[in-house]
Amino acid sequence: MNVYPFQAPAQEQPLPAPLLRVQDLSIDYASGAGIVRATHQVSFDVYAGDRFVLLGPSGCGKSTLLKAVGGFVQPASGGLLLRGRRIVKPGPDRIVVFQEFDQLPPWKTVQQNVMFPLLAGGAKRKEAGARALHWLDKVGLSRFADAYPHTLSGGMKARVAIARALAMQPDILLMDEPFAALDALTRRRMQEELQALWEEAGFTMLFVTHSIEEALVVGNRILLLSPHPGRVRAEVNSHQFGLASSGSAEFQAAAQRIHGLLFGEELQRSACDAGAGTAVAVHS
Ligand SMILES: Nc1ncnc2c1ncn2[C@@H]1O[C@H](COP(=O)(O)OP(=O)(O)OP(=O)(O)O)[C@@H](O)[C@H]1O
Repeated sequence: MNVYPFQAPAQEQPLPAPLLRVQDLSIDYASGAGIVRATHQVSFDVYAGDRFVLLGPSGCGKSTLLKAVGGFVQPASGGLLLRGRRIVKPGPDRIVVFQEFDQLPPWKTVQQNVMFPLLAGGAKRKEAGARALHWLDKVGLSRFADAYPHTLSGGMKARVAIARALAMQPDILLMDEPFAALDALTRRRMQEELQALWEEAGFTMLFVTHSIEEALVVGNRILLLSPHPGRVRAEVNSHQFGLASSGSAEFQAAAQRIHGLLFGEELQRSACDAGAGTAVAVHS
């Protein structure tokens, strides 16, 4: 792998051990037409507190990678380590938030929805209730604790799903295009709220999207994947961007560079043009 720093390197600090290590991960599906390779030898490390984004075109294996981290899909080769332990099955240390918020059981109130996995994990009812209210407050929904999901807007359902996931206090929050089904304004607001929540609660997340803008706003590091089967194209450091900078020339330039890296412009040239402090590692 070649690394292209675009600023004078800061004083070298030894990196801490990664929270999540994905190593040479290849995943196959058996289909009617034979074996489909979804991802090919993908490697990346996620550190505690990262907002790590998997970005790539439809079908490049983003959801498959997330499912593998969740323990729902087994690798054909390579491996995944969480806190140094091999991931072999789902566990409460990795909670997934999907875009289909109708996953919230409609017969349970908002609070009961958040309590449900806590109770299933062995928490006492009183403690689960208090924890649910705490996280509903964090996402601005304490007034809706007794409401039923069908009475909520899409954005509110997204917030319940996030509260439910964070109440479990997972090591890593796995988010699979969680805002993709929302209208543009609500999606933007949810990105903002997620950012504020992250600043307050300091969790680690792995976030899947095919939107370059969303990746730049939500992530501090972005892994770019090639079209099917997904291979690592590059890793981009995007900590300097947020919603406040989304209209800026620097943001637009970064989005353009990422577009070039994703959709096949010559990698070396794009990387060397990156500039503006965005460090780009190009994988060869
Ligand atoms: N259960 C499955 N059985 C067979 N093939 C599958 C299965 N799930 C995914 N695939 C294939 O694996 C590849 C990667 O799919 P995946 O859903 O992970 O991609 P993605 O990048 O998340 O796409 P999108 O952005 O459209 O959701 C695709 O070619 C897809 O058709």
